[in-house]
Amino acid sequence: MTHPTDRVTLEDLAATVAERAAGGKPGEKPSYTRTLLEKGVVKCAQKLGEEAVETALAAVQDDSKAVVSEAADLLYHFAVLLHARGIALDDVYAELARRTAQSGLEEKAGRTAR
Ligand SMILES: N=c1c2ncn([C@@H]3O[C@H](COP(=O)(O)OP(=O)(O)OP(=O)(O)O)[C@@H](O)[C@H]3O)c2ncn1[C@@H]1O[C@H](COP(=O)(O)O)[C@@H](O)[C@H]1O
Repeated sequence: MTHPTDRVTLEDLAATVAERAAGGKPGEKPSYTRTLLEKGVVKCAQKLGEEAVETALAAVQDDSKAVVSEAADLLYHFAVLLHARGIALDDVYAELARRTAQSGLEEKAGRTAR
């Protein structure tokens, strides 16, 4: 897969994760992504949670460089977890699109009613 190295999108990450999940060449050392996926959804979820906490901590420590770095880790682990659960990015985008029809407060109220 090729993509410009100066801008990697969630779609690029999802494609890379899918590519790594499909495996490398025979005899090649398994990639970090594949190793993580082989550990299962619980491990992928744990990594996502860790990166979310690290991003939040960097934010309250007023360290913008660290926030950017942790946010990149977070987005990567988000892509891994979606893959582990077999969820397409488009499903998340469709949910976000559905919410554009209502305010954030309406969405929150609807969530407790569901
Ligand atoms: N964007 C990322 C990315 N962000 C973070 N990470 C990895 O996520 C891990 C972050 O977790 P930690 O900081 O807790 O580090 P750690 O203690 O080594 O992690 P664990 O041993 O607990 O898993 C590190 O190993 C990072 O290298 C990433 N690994 C891969 N990618 C992308 O995925 C592509 C494929 O990577 P491979 O699977 O390594 O080929 C790369 O080219 C990148 O584009």
